[in-house]
Amino acid sequence: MDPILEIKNVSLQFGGVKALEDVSYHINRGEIFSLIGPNGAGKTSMLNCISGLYHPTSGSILYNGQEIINMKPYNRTALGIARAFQNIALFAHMSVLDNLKLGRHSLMNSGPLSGGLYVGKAAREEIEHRKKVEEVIEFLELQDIRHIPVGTLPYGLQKRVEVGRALALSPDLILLDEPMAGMNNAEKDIMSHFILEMHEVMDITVVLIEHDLGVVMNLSDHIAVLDFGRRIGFGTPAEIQENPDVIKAYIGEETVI
Ligand SMILES: Nc1ncnc2c1ncn2[C@@H]1O[C@H](COP(=O)(O)OP(=O)(O)OP(=O)(O)O)[C@@H](O)[C@H]1O
Repeated sequence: MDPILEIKNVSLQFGGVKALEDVSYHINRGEIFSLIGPNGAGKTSMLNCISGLYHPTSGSILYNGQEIINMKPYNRTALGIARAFQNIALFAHMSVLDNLKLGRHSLMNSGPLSGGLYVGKAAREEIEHRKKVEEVIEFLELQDIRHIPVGTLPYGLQKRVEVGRALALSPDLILLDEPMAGMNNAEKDIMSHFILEMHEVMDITVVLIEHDLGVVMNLSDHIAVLDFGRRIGFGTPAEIQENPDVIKAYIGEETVI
């Protein structure tokens, strides 16, 4: 076991709502890990705690053994944690290329002023920046749409660019919040292929929130199941499929696991 992320007894409360209650699990380096659970179970809240948008009421989050619970989101990005959002967080009027370049902005050290003063350093950074963005464009097969405004693209492609924005940050750990929501089966197959490639070719650890349990069972090495903010299952897809608490939680949704 080589955990990249350890979630220890994390709780999160909004007034009277316990979004997360004493949740613990770990994610191994290089695996595809899924977080599943019925609507309102606390999945997005958990990703928000990992990326730093929410601050847990109690508990601990270790990334490569380092406590990150009090760290600002941009510092977590610099450590190698990137996030693609459920509701696409792109600039609709800007091109695919510009959105990906902007995605990397937080990693740039030389701002506009230093860019003017230290041409060499800024120029080197710009070259590195472009190289990474071109790599992502090639990897996600976005070449033909690189100059098209994101807002005019079909939804499935916008989701792919949203994943690309996170990938452009060169993460070690990528958090994907429902990257296949609203997609047809063919589009889901394409996204599944990219997720597998991220894991196999780029060696990125993937955390996936996904409602399509077929996709989850096919892709995941391990799964954690949340229900009403509590962890009710944690294990391999085969273990999760046989977990009576998980089956019970999903019967309410008329879903066959
Ligand atoms: N910012 C917030 N303020 C108040 N309550 C919140 C906030 N964010 C989440 N919650 C509550 O926390 C609980 C868990 O919500 P969360 O969005 O994490 O669930 P989820 O499993 O991602 O759901 P879904 O599958 O529908 O996206 C819900 O009761 C939700 O209303």
